Amino acid sequence: MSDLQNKDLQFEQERVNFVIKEIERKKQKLQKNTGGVSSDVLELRKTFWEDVTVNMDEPDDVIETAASIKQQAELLSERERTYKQMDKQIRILERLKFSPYFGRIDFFEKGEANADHVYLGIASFMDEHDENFLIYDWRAPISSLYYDFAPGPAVYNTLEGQIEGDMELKRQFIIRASEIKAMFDTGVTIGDEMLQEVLGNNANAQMKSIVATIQREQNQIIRNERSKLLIVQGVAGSGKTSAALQRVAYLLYRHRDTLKSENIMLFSPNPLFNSYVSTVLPELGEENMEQATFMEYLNHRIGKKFDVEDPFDQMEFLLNQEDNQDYHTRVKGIRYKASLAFKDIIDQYEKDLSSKGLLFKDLVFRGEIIISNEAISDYFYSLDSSFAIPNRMEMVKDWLLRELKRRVRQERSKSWVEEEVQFLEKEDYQEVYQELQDKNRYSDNSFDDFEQEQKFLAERVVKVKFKPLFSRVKRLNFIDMQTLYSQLFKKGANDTEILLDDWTQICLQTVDRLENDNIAYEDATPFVYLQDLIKGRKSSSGIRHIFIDEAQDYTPFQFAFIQRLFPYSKMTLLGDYNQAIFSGATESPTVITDYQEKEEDVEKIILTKTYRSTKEIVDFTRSLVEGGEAIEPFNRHGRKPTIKMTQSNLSNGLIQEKINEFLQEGHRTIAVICRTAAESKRVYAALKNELPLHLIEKSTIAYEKGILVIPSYLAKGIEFDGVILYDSSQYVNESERKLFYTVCTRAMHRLHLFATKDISPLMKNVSETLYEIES
Ligand SMILES: Nc1ncnc2c1ncn2[C@@H]1O[C@H](COP(=O)(O)OP(=O)(O)OP(=O)(O)O)[C@@H](O)[C@H]1O
Repeated sequence: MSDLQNKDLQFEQERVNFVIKEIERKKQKLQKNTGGVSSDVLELRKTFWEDVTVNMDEPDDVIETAASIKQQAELLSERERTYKQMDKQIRILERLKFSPYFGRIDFFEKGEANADHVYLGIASFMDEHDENFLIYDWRAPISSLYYDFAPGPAVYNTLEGQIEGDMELKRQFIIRASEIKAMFDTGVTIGDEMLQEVLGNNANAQMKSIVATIQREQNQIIRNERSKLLIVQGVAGSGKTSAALQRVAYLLYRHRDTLKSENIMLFSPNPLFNSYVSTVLPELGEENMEQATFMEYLNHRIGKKFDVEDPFDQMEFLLNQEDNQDYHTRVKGIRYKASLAFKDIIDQYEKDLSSKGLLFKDLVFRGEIIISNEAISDYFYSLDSSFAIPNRMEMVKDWLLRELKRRVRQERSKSWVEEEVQFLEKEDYQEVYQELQDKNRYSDNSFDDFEQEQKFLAERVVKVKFKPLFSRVKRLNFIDMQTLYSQLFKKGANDTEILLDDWTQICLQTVDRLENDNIAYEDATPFVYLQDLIKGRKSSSGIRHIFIDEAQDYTPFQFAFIQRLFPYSKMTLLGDYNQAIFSGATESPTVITDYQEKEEDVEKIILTKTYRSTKEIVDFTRSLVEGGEAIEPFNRHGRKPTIKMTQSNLSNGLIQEKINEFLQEGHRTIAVICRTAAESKRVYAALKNELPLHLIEKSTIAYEKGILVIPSYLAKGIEFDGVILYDSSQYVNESERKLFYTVCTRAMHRLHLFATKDISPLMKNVSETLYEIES
């Protein structure tokens, strides 16, 4: 290190020391205040009822009591909010104390006398007098300079307009436990020493924040404000998920007065992924957004009556059942049901149903049909047909509820009720007695009182029995959705408008499955969509921004459905068509490949640089896919992918040996990726006594560092230090190319392929210089 560099380092360390002292001072002050608020909260909770005037004598007193409780509750929740806020600030200060900032820029604004020294960290921090920023939040407008420019002329946008100037210095720091561990000045080309440092590390069981090294093109995604729909096509490892999470943090900061974490929703590919990304936002001082898999949403909407196939089981079918004679029909069905053309068919179906064809279920009470499906249908079609179906359904519901109430009154005097009254519990009698007393229904005549009591008890018995019917009607479950969806295919089988090979077969297959209360994954979205058209659905207004990760796995139909659910939300879609493993298996359309950008507020950003894997691994993986030459690796080196040919069945000893080799090289997260769940189970069973293994299944919700055995399609979105592909010879069909590419791109530092037969034909275009064959 030169003298100058030494002096710089000393200067910066002194500044770090100073800033940390300030942070500590502020933290102590805040802790003192928090203590006060915390004891306020405790005290308020303890004395809640003492400070409330409770008086229920007169109606006026009741109103006064309610007001007094409300006032006290508001005071308590205001104090609790303040406490939570202060606690959050303390946690941020603790993080800043550990690592106050990661970057510095000196910016000479046009027309100013001096350059501003801007230090960037995960949150803003001001000096003692609250006058100057000692740290700028990475999301502040001026901070974008750090991500968008190298030293030289630079501009940034503020609400007041564009600010021009010259960036004189751009410096990056790695500060840990208050000490500068590394410091890099970047020249005209944006330096990547820091990135080298970060990317060279081991994989984690949890995703990391990339705040210190966000790249310019990623910053365009993070700070995008213009588009209602932002579509990101990014190659494997280009930082799509990372950028999405940073974008959530950015939006929460930028709209902090109006947008809360519960207004943001992330659709993630599997339950495991939720835990994988769960620490990024807290690391940045923000709360996690809402997270769900699309399947969870569908299950919630379809209810428990049906057994709904999930995408993983569908994938297992596609990987295992090629010899099954229904396979090709099903594949065609999957492809068709993914399309907007099928959505149009359902839209047309709904239009037809407006004038005839809706199906209802009888309302049955004690084995007797009390309102027949025909009667419901007649009532429905007697209503003004200019009302939309859901509006008419509401009217039918009101009518049915009235009818049921009438029926309850009639039923009270029936003999079965009298019998049941005799079997009532003592508590029921007591409650009825109390009820009558409250209503002052007792007379002086004990005979009348007995009559009254019997009447009340009978009513009670009947109401309990009718309850399930009432709730069915309230939930509109008098509509026969199952047969209605099925009817589309029964009708469709004879439909000459659908010019699709095997259409009749597809229809038969679908009807057959539905009759067994089973819904295939490709039918789940169309089913819920039709249900929404018939029953009506209020859009979820609380969600203002939707993120869809692994968006290539969503069909155009599914995306149109999501858009309909959240018509007022902005959306960010992140995907990679080369990893469209589900649609790859069936050649179905996906939203990433087939979305027509018609509207002005739709923007598409393409990421071609990849950061996850070493250059050697990327050189190999990119030759697996068409157009792969456009994928740009980051200049980080490692060993070429290795392939080991084995004669017959792959021996457990060989896998064990390879895992040990990876461990010795210092890798901590190693995945043995198998093609299917069954294969994963076999490998796990064979090796679990030899090595500390974790088996990952579709229901696994969290995973730890270590050695994992995982089926191919569950490894999406995640990364490992080393990947061992169990048997690459099994990936033979073109339909598995994307799956093969996806699993190979999970490796950060080492990739090893076993091959029990020949080298996979999918590697036909991979030059032999790009891998090593191990003897
Ligand atoms: N700007 C960056 N600075 C540091 N690390 C980065 C950056 N961008 C991406 N990475 C790292 O690259 C790896 C891949 O990122 P990420 O998982 O977000 O990519 P992806 O595009 O979602 O990948 P895939 O589609 O393959 O699942 C992660 O380890 C991430 O931390």
